[in-house]
Amino acid sequence: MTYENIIVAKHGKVALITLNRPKALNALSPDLTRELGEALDVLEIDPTVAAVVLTGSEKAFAAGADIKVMKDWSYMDVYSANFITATWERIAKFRKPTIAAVAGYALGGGCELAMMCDFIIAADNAKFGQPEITIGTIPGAGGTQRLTRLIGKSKAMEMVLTGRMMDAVEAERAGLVTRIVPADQLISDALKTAEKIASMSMPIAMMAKDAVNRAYEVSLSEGIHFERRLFHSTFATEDQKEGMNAFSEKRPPVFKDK
Ligand SMILES: CC(C)(O)CC(=O)SCCNC(=O)CCNC(=O)[C@H](O)C(C)(C)COP(=O)(O)OP(=O)(O)OC[C@H]1O[C@@H](n2cnc3c(N)ncnc32)[C@H](O)[C@@H]1OP(=O)(O)O
Repeated sequence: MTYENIIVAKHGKVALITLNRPKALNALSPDLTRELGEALDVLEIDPTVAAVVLTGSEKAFAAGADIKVMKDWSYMDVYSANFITATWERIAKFRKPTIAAVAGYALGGGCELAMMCDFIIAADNAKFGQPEITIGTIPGAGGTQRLTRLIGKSKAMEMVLTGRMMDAVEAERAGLVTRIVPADQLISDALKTAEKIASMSMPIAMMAKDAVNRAYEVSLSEGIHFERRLFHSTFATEDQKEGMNAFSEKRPPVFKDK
């Protein structure tokens, strides 16, 4: 499928989605987020895709929701359309592993979109922020919740109340990003990481993702119960047999995603 605001390319079992509105710093217009949702719908059921990398340009991952489009919307416009979570949450609900490869600005909805991915790899020029307060609103796509869980209340509160941006080094120290790489190596590093994940058994990787994500939703005992049930389920797969037999036979496993 072709899209106007995003580019989807396959690299083996990894799909690379590039946000492609460079002149507007990848401002997240309704058309862009609709296309992103449509692409994810296709990729989720594509058995040849095992992981997704989401990226933007070297200057901006995404500078947030499109302010020029939304500035005159009324309460009823945003309420009726359930702006903004409805379409954007699609990536948070995506069942296969996702990596945000962030260079440049990840602001407002851009930061929120990156946080909806499973983890973030940052270029050394990355800048994260929730500047909504500077334009008279607040984060509306999970920023107050996900940022707080990832970096703690003090830092999240300061960023949300002042609109201050965090550079890559601070973001890594705070736990927002998994690691920093030179900007010119961002895509290759993210693809390599995604390919590593894609070399595992896809259903097992999906279960692992599901289990980690559950930690954000339930109590420790419920989470451990959920994890144990999924762990038990892995023994119903051919890939668990293959993985453990391959270990015993001192050979690399050949997973069949079954
Ligand atoms: C999702 C919610 C609900 O949480 C809400 C949001 O996301 S609200 C949006 C939050 N984001 C922001 O407030 C960031 C807005 N952008 C900026 O502050 C600056 O553009 C910058 C600091 C990221 C970069 O500054 P600079 O290098 O000086 O470039 P600009 O000339 O400002 O921008 C270039 C070009 O892009 C357009 N642009 C940038 N961001 C947006 C945006 N969020 N919406 C729409 N358009 C955006 C900017 O207007 C420029 O275009 P032209 O005016 O030159 O055509």
